[in-house]
Amino acid sequence: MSEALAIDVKGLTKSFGETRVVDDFDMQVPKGSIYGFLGPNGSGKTTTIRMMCGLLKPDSGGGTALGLDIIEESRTIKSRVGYMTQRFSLYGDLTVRENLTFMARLHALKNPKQIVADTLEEYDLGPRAHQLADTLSGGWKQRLALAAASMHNPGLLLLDEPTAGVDPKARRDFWDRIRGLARKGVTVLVSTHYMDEAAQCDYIAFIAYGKKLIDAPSADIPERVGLVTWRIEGKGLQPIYDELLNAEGVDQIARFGSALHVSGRDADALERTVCAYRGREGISVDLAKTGLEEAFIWLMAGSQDNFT
Ligand SMILES: Nc1ncnc2c1ncn2[C@@H]1O[C@H](COP(=O)(O)OP(=O)(O)OP(=O)(O)O)[C@@H](O)[C@H]1O
Repeated sequence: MSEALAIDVKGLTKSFGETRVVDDFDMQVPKGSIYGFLGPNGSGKTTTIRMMCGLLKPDSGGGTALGLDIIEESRTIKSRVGYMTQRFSLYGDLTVRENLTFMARLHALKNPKQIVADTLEEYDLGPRAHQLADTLSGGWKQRLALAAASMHNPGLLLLDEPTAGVDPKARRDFWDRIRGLARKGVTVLVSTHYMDEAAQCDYIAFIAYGKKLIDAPSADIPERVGLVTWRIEGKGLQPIYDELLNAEGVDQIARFGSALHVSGRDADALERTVCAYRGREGISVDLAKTGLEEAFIWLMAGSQDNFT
């Protein structure tokens, strides 16, 4: 196994009852990277991540996480994983300090008092140390959850839709901290449905029904999907939208404020179709860069067509 890999697994397979939820899954995750997992609900993202980190035993396949065997050495891996679930999983009727002290004891940290003090300072939680966790705002709850998940210096951090329901500033602060942890060598695995979270990831794996459809640096995803996108902007776009729905070369239309992003794989046919609207009063038609959002709408629609 390469020293540079935090996770190196092959052939992971898992069924629950008769249903195969993860099928022959290979993955390599570079150390210190932020890796996003996207895909439809129930497509096996959480199950895959849990297997890769020794939290769940695969039916077949195997590999290493942090250089340790995910089956034979799962206990040791678990002690080096920080897990932040979508639901606030700390104790609402304990204070911020009590929650951190509890986690420090759970991880049997040496010198817990000092570590709690350091964590309160690092996460700017000092002024709220005596506040009950339940009374914190959403953003502060997320910050406390991240502090609790990372106070034992995990090598791997698992985040499940970490900023769902959190305001934009708190999201930005949160992701600044995550990037700081990654710079220190922590490998971060994020399961998400949110495009702004996906855009923060260095790499993205798109999973549909237990199979990996795409696994690439996030900047390369739009190109990999092979869509060309045009932007049509102006007032009164609804009739144009309706006409484009079944027009030649158009595979997908997405609304972005007062614009339509019209995408397709046949670049020439699409250009002929959209350029017919050039010159209409108040309407502009320009070639645009296909973004992550269009790429995922496309992947999501394709995976549902193929698997449902
Ligand atoms: N312990 C379990 N026992 C039985 N079925 C399970 C168990 N864990 C997960 N499943 C099922 O496996 C499938 C995949 O679940 P998983 O949570 O891995 O998907 P996901 O992609 O993370 O979904 P979501 O985006 O909704 O969080 C789902 O159909 C789920 O109901």
